[in-house]
Amino acid sequence: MFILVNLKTYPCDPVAVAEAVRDVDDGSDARIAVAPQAAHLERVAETGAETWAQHVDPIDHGSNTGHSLAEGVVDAGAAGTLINHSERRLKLADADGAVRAAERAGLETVVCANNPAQIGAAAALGPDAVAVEPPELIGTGTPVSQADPDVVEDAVDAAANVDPDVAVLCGAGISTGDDVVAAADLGSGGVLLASGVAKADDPRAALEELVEPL
Ligand SMILES: O=C[C@H](O)COP(=O)(O)O
Repeated sequence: MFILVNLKTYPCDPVAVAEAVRDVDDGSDARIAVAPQAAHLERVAETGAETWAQHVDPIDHGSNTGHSLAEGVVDAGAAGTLINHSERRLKLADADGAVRAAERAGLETVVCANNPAQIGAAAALGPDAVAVEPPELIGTGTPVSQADPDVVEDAVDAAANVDPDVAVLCGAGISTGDDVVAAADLGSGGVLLASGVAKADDPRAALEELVEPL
């Protein structure tokens, strides 16, 4: 299972979380990566943890003030990027452009979508993976695998209908090892989570608990 920990803009210590991600990843069968704020990418990548950007823009080198260039996040140490997160939504044409920019720079891609109907469109952009996240469950602590398991199963089917090679992650409310196992049982190849680790009193313990049943 791929566990992608998005730190959003939570006031956690990104380097301490990244060190925990690195160590728990080393000691488990799971693949764990961390997506810090852009300003923290370099310090996080220096820990040796697999580091992802939270967003890249559909741009190339040039006159793009305030944008996030895919090559720039690679220079900072990122190996992959989220695209079209529910909190950083893009028009379809811009999501397509962001996937192309990420490919150009050599970044792995996860395109997010709110529901199974959008997952088909996300998968058609040709990313490495898609992630289904019902926005109303984000940050609630109620896992999508429990609140609405059909969302995960339907997303897996929708992606497979477009391209069986596109992996499907699920996210929103995931915070325990049981949640990760439930996601896997529904056909998900990984989970996208944030508050369960970034807002935990002890992020390292939260990560250890996530992978314990795997
Ligand atoms: O990127 C992560 C998702 O938005 C899920 O957030 P959450 O784990 O806090 O529900």
